[in-house]
Amino acid sequence: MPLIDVADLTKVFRVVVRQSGRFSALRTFLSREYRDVCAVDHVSFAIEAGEMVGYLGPNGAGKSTTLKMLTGILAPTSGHLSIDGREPQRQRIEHARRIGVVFGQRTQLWWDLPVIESFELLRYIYRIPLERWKANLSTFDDLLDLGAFLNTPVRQISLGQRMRAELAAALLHDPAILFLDEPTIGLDVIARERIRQFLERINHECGVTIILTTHDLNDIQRLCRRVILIDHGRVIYDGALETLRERFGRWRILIVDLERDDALDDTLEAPGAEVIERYGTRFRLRFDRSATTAAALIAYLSSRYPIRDLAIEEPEIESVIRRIYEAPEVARLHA
Ligand SMILES: Nc1ncnc2c1ncn2[C@@H]1O[C@H](COP(=O)(O)OP(=O)(O)OP(=O)(O)O)[C@@H](O)[C@H]1O
Repeated sequence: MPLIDVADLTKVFRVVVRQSGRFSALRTFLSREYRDVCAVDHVSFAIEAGEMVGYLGPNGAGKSTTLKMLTGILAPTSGHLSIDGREPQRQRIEHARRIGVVFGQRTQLWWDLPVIESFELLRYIYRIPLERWKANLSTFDDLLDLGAFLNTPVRQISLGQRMRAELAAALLHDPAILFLDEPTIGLDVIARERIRQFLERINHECGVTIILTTHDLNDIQRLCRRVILIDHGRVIYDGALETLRERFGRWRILIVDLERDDALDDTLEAPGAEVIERYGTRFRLRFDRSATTAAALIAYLSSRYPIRDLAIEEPEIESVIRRIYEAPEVARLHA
């Protein structure tokens, strides 16, 4: 049985329809018309122990709502949810002992207390044996360099330091699963990298299963072999990041530098490719790799134009994903 087993998970929010026009607030209050918003719509997936999975989607896709159900904060409207053999909402306390949670936008630390005191409170809350707590703290200190700000109140530390403290706080009680919602949001490049290295280690070396949502696709490229994409509350892709690239990354970019542009009347002609940008003698051509090959294109171009240099670009995963969401066939990809 998978560690996390989700079948037809659905969450419907009932929201009040706001009236517009004069006295709208009063009319909204009196009429109480409701509308249902299906934030998570029959989502199913299974995650094995030790996996690190990226849970992606555009704004409002239903990522946070799914995570809230997985962590036991929200009750599902319908569907089946089992984590480590438990139902998160119904067995909240036992469930909380097995999971760690970091919501990048919120803190689980006590704002006015020095960081170390939050860690001590967590020791009592989770009843972590003292020796275990000390050992974990020392490991996290090595990996996250917490020493410099352990005695500083949370409100005075930087965002990067806070995220490091949040991660340590979420893991002090040795959870089997870590849920992360935007763990690198707002951080600079160095701070992001440090968090990524840490997540890699606790996944590889400690076997912690990790599910993370992020808007930073570098996080995903670096950390997750598997991604689940959701849109309008529904899973539209679940599989390897590489396959996602293959399946959606049809386009390639060929950059062509000509010796001089006097050989050209107007634009570069290349069957199966289109010029998408031009700066003087440099052209960016886009081609569909299912329609032609880079070799054929290069052979054609070099027989006609004085070429100085050529380069092929892989499409960025960002643009791959953007295209997924723009594609009309998205609904048909429902996996
Ligand atoms: N408590 C709530 N009451 C009513 N509607 C809600 C509530 N929480 C979320 N929604 C709606 O459910 C949908 C999914 O929201 P959710 O926050 O899960 O998306 P998300 O993928 O996490 O988005 P983002 O990336 O912007 O955080 C949205 O339409 C949102 O407006």
